[in-house]
Amino acid sequence: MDFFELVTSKEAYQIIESNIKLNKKTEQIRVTEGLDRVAACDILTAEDLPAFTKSTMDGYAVQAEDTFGASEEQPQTLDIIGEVEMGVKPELKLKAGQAVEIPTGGMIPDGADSVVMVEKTEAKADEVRVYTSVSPGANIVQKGSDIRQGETVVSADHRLRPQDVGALAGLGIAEIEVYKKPKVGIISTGNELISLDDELKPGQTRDINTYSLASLVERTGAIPVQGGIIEDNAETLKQALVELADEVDFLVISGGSSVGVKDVTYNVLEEVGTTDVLIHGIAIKPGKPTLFTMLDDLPVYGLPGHPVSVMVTFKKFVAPYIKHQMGIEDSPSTVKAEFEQNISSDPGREDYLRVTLQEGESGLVAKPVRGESSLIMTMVEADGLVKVPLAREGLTAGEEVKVELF
Ligand SMILES: Nc1nc2c(c(=O)[nH]1)N[C@H]1C(S)=C(S)[C@@H](COP(=O)(O)OP(=O)(O)OC[C@H]3O[C@@H](n4cnc5c(N)ncnc54)[C@H](O)[C@@H]3O)O[C@H]1N2
Ligand code: MOO
Repeated sequence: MDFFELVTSKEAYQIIESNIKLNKKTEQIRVTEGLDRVAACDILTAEDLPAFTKSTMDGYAVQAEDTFGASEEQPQTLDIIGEVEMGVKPELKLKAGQAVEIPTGGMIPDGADSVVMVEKTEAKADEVRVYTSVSPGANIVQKGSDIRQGETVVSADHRLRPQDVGALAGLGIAEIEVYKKPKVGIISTGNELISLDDELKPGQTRDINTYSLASLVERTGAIPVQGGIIEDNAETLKQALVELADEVDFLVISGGSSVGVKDVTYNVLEEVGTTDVLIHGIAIKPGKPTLFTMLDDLPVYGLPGHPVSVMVTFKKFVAPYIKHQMGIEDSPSTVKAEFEQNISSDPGREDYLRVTLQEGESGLVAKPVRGESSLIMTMVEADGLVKVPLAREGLTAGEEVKVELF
């Protein structure tokens, strides 16, 4: 007899997707906080970059025509009429036969159309000999040649990288509109659980899941909100859940999702949820006793308490939707590897194997880490997960697998 009504992971995704409302909230933030945030709209520049035409070399600003025919043997001599200072608009106006000393990044004075590198010149008092011919525009970067006023710096839905933050800041765009980070409530249930700083008594277990889940939430880019440890009591859990529900966009309960007498999560979700319990078991290993319901617009998950199961189910069934609300596609980084040994798995359940990766003779080799889903060290030792699909009864030594890296 099975107390669960197992759905496949594919069915679970369909159920979750058809119930979670995509509601990407936005907020204005300082560009300095923008790394890894996703632009909620196209961001346009009101300035040109560079904001003025500048020299890309140390040398002399000249009129190119004055240098035509100049060579090592036959230099052209020009009058130095002054010097450009960095960060200052030159008030000089250059005429034919004249040159102005200019540093890299200096503003090109009116009348000049090119720069001769200092190495190709020789200055004596207020004259400079030019030993090369330059064409108009040589060693100059034009105003707006990086980006012009009114153009798009980054498009909507783009996740900001360091270069994007630099470009926006360089254009004086101090405030940007991005998708808001969802808040994810985390409740750990279990009479046996104690907090990190409590003294461990016989029979008690230190809380792991609050901390691994909060770290996973941060990894997705969202904000963890800790609901603490709640005893295995329906009333207490209900109260904690309802309190937290008001301030979060997702709610995750760890533990109590199975069918023991003290496993109250199902009953609480059934009572509190505004839909039925929509998922009551998924055909995966680890993670079978996974629960899902909605409380109005709030997705509420009951994840299995074993420390491996809670992490795997979070990564598979919670993280992608949190990312979605932030405009981020869930694309875990993966590598291909050769599976090291034959391994069997239950048909009818999708299996997530923890594996280590080692450099082999012809590429990476994935080796399974043996051990139950109750053992957190199997995750600590592992480098990633390998999926054994529902229809397969195992993997064979030498076959190519895709490893989802942690
Ligand atoms: N008769 C059955 N028993 C179990 C089944 C089943 O199908 N039939 N499924 C097993 C599977 S698979 C899993 S996974 C667990 C999930 O159980 P619960 O979600 O009810 O989790 P708990 O019973 O609360 O805890 C299980 C285990 O994990 C420890 N735990 C829980 N929370 C934490 C935490 N925050 N930090 C560290 N460790 C935690 C807890 O102490 C237990 O040892 O059910 C199986 N049973
Ligand atoms: O889901 Mo249990 O996670 O198979 O250990």
